[in-house]
Amino acid sequence: MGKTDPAEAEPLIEVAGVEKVFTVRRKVGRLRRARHQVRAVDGLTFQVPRGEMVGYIGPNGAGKSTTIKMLTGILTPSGGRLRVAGIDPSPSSRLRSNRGYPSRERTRLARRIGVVFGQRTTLWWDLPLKDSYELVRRMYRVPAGAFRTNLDRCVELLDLAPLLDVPVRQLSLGQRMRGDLAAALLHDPEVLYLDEPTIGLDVTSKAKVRAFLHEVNAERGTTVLLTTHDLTDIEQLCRRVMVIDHGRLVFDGDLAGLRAAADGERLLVVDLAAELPPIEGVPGARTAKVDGPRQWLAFPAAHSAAPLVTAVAARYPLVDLAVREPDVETLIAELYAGGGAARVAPGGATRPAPRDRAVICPHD
Ligand SMILES: Nc1ncnc2c1ncn2[C@@H]1O[C@H](COP(=O)(O)OP(=O)(O)OP(=O)(O)O)[C@@H](O)[C@H]1O
Repeated sequence: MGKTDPAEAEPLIEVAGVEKVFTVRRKVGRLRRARHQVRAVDGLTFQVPRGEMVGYIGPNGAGKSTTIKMLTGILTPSGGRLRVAGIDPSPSSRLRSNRGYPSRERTRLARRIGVVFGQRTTLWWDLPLKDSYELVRRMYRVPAGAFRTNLDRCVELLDLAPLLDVPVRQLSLGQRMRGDLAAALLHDPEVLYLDEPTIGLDVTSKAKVRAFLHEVNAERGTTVLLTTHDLTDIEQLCRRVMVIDHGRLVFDGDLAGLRAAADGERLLVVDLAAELPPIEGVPGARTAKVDGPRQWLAFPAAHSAAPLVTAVAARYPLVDLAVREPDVETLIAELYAGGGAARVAPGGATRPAPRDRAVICPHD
């Protein structure tokens, strides 16, 4: 598949005023149960152009997985309009096959999307990895030539050759995730939904997964919607980040804009050659913590760490360093604490503010 110029393309994913309400039964008193409604997604509107890689972040229970499940057709929205590659992922029951099989629309959509849920596998537990891929080939009716090319590329980029004969249940979490990523791409989908693809992975596995996603997006022009709690995923992969909270979009822009809106801090962690008094005289930074030869310097999240590193290295015996991002929950708490003027939401519609706040779109 050739790379498409995102500028020329119409939105591949369109979400307009989408809602999802779950009805749950909760215990009231000792014996009674009452129906209760959970508004998981609440008037969500956004568009993703073809070829874009977008981070989709928010605190636990914000509505991220529910959004992805609606975009894949696993869940039907309670209201609003969804289109993926021009297809409604959840056509009305009138269009579904009366024998319970997916409608032709859903089959058509399944051929154009790939999904990876970090906490679950789509691979066959007892089969060697390569047999799972063969089953995927048959399910999606991938032509032999395309299958070979896609598999060879995934095996190369994800370092899968030593794992192809290993049953999935014997794979480590990181190996299984690489296996799942390959399985999701064998039928050459235009859109890839990733729900926490780096969760629980060690640093090396995370780096492999990120490098692979970067390559797939650049090489094939695959559109990627990525949910994660790891801001480094966003920093390394996505030029755009959408923040959802209580089912509503509260930010849509780049990571620098999010940091600026949140008005929070990042940490430069430095390992010195010896235990020294707190670092002083580094403009724009304050020493937040000292533990032996390791010191933590807090600096405004929207600023670059480079001048700090230069200033520290010029005056102190620097051995190692790392930049720590705040976690998603902290960033969003800071986003609320930081204030912000009412803006117009993506798509042009003025929307009510979540918890008295409006969508912050730095690029509007
Ligand atoms: N099948 C369901 N039935 C009832 N409530 C549900 C169901 N699925 C999700 N919810 C509720 O909807 C809200 C959004 O859940 P969702 O799983 O989409 O959040 P999330 O942003 O993906 O969270 P996390 O980061 O923890 O995975 C939560 O309050 C959750 O409890």
